[in-house]
Amino acid sequence: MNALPSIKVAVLGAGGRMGRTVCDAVEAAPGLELVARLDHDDDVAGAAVADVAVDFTVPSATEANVHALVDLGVHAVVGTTGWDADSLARVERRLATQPTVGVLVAPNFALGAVLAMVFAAKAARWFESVEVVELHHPDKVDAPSGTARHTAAAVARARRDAGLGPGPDATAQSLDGARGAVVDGVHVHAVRLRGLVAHEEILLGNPGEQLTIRHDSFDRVSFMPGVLHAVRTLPGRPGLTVGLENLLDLG
Ligand SMILES: NC(=O)C1=CN([C@@H]2O[C@H](COP(=O)(O)OP(=O)(O)OC[C@H]3O[C@@H](n4cnc5c(N)ncnc54)[C@H](O)[C@@H]3O)[C@@H](O)[C@H]2O)C=CC1
Ligand SMILES: O=C(O)C1=N[C@H](C(=O)O)C[C@H](O)C1
Repeated sequence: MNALPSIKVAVLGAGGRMGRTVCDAVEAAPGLELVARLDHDDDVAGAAVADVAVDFTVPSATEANVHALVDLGVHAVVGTTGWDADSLARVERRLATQPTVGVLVAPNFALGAVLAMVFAAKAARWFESVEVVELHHPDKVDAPSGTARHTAAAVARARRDAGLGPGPDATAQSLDGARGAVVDGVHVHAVRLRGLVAHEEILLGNPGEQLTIRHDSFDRVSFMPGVLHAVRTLPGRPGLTVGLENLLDLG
């Protein structure tokens, strides 16, 4: 009996912290074959030999990479942050020219981080106050994190759907930044500290009680099961998907 052909994988940003970890994970994964390691000075066309490309590059480069991958007919699993509604809409339009190609943009591939966000969105309508704190290593170039933005957006959506307004806040006088950034009405605070990897807390408050949902990535291997699951799933899922939660059958 013939074994199924392996899925050929290219990694963009292969020299970076996440890219190196992804290359190791793909090489160790049954049914996957690492066929290209590309970084800053390489032409994205080098990914044409792959079925799926994984992009962990920089916010300023990822959208152009994804457009090039779509044009090559290569599925794209994208972990790089920096996406917004406009850049996602541009990719969706590009995908219309390649109806069999799939793109997943996911700000976090750690299963626990995705679940923390889903749980927070479920809980959000039952609390007066919700704020998000993200804590990362100080080499991170963007703030707040893509995960915190995605979490805040999901929390805000859940509160809007439940007819809730903004959380209570009597602040009338403050230093710039003291209340964090505001994403869809939800306050998001970013900590950068040597020794950290990637951490997030969603704080939910009611009179007399607090629920804290916390996730910690202590090592970049935490992202690998989600990345490998996406690489295996995406070839059967054309079009644009935003968020790994959509590939986890969470009901
Ligand atoms: N979705 C997720 O689960 C996770 C997402 N991230 C995100 O992934 C991105 C990368 O993070 P790190 O690996 O920590 O960064 P890093 O700075 O260690 O690596 C980025 C790599 O991309 C390369 N690069 C820059 N421009 C490029 C281009 N045009 N084409 C190909 N390669 C290019 C750089 O030379 C570098 O090797 C960040 O946006 C980060 O927020 C990080 C961890 C988990
Ligand atoms: O830069 C990082 O390290 C991380 N980036 C992603 C984000 O911005 O959410 C995911 C994770 O938090 C690690």
